[in-house]
Amino acid sequence: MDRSVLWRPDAAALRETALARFAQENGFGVAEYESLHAWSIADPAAFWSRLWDFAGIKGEKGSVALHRDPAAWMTGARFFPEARLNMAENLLARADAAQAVIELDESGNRRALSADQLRAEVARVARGLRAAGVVKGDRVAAILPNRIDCLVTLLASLAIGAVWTSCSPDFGAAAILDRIGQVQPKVLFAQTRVTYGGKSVDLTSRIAEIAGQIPELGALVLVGSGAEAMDRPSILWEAFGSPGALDFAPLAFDDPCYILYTSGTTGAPKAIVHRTGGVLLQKLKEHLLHGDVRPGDRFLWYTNTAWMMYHWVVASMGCGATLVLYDGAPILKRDGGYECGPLWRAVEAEGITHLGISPKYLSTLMEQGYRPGAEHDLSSLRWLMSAGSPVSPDQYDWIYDAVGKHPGFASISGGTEIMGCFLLGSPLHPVKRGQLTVKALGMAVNVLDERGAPVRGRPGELVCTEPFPSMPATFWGEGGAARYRKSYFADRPEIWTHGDHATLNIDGTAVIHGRSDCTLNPGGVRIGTADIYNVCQKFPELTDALVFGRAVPGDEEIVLCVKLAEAADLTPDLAQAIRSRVRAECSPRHVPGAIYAVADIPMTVNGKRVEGAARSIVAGQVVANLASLANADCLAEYAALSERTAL
Ligand SMILES: CC(=O)CC(=O)O
Repeated sequence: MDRSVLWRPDAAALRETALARFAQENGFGVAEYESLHAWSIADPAAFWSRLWDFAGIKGEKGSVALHRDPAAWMTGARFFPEARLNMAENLLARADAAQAVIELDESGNRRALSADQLRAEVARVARGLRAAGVVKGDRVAAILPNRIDCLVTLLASLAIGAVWTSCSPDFGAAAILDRIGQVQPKVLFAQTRVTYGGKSVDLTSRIAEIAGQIPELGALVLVGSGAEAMDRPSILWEAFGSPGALDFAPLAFDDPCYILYTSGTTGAPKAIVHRTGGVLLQKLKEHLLHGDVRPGDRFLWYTNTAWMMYHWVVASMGCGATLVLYDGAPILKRDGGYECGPLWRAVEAEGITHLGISPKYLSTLMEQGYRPGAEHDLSSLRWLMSAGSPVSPDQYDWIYDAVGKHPGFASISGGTEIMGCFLLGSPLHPVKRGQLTVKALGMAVNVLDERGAPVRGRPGELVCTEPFPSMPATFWGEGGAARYRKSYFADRPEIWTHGDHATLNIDGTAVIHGRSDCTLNPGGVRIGTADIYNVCQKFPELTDALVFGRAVPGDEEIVLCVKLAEAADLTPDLAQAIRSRVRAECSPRHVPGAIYAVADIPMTVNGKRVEGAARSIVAGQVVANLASLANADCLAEYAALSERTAL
């Protein structure tokens, strides 16, 4: 495996990082990350307590950092049981005085609020929530695009101790009701008209349908216009609440703050309840130490308001960064072609220091031959980051060729369930081609083989063996605690099994190969899907691909479905070229047994490939959670796949 170094931290800059300071304050040199990490998981009470102080958390820490329950090593652990704090207070305390938040959209509009203006907005809406009868622990829901108003609903809810939950406006009514319908919100904030990719969509009837099916709803607040067309009582955003003081409810560390959703293979999406202190501490650690976020930085992560990356980037305010929100498509269709510039224009115009994107976005830029570094002045950019799925080695090369040599790059990996990451970047480490940089501090990450033995340099199951503060409090609803334990601790009691197939390397870097429930098993050898995607990406004839296993007598064959570029054909020569390259760059075991051209690849609403849905439907099984797919219709083609002749 080629792990060539693509970037190294500058020696002087390295000493200025918070991670270097934190290491030194705790007795470790800047080159002793492995020891620092070992300490952080060997003595989690000391590590998280030092982190609380280092991050300057406002609130009462209490005298106990970690209460352990030997009978329930992970699920019974309680961090800071005596603490009192408020997340909104902590995020707003360090908000940039001049420009706390900037909102940009695909039409080129811009709006910015100072810290005082943002606080005033949060105070107004918090007062509105209180007047609507919302008390600590009540749920407040949002179906809003990534604009300042959405941020205000989040901060106002957290300020009064309510639990904030959201769905992106592009979800259908059934998908939204499957999610926020579960948690009975008292107030719903929604926008009735949204614009994406140049198309303006009227959501009035969708919002009315959703509101009508939540019996507990006390108030529907409409952002923008639309109240007149709504066939149920609603209040306009501007009229909600009243100016006044901003008070913060002191909360226990484990009091809930957010509910997020992930869809499993059966039943309704899991409604994951997250802990106030755990989320705050975890995210501040990730931004301060791993992301090197400093006061005055500007952070834009391209996300909708429901993906965990939204909550993640919002927390960068707590390090003094200006939050830059972007509403719209990151790549626009113009004059029969693609306009790839919006996010890079934002970097240049706003002096963005941290930009978050996804591998899918990188693939499109690469396909388009776009070179952001040649088109824009990106000198402000210190860190480019990516999440959502594995970043291929070629994409690492592309970044250091087409974006520039100067930014650090971090492919980060974790999940909605932990509101954080197991693997992160580091301002103290080189960036190596195709590798996630380090195990996150405080996270006892390991990879276990089929025997349950920890392994290095070989793929296995990604686990976490020690408690961490951002473990979910529970799943919402009856039997939630049992469902939570079953989801992550059924395979290994009191060891978190995340469901990722990964390799930890001896140099401390890591690779994620894909979801372990989608791991391929031809001839009994476990293979990650990412390796095959990395090869497919090199073919200009392919715009996307999907890989899954199909049972054949006594074995499993690898099925590769390819989405072809315009004017491309899946010819025997192309199929042969794909197979040869997979054999050469991966192994003979990776070579697909069957290759099909398909019209579309099933994706979640958050843009992740859904291999499991294709695998199930090809096997004649029922596909659960169709509502979580952005393009469930495309599965009809997969249902008939086995009747076609494959190449
Ligand atoms: C950080 C992540 O890994 C986010 C995700 O689950 O998509």
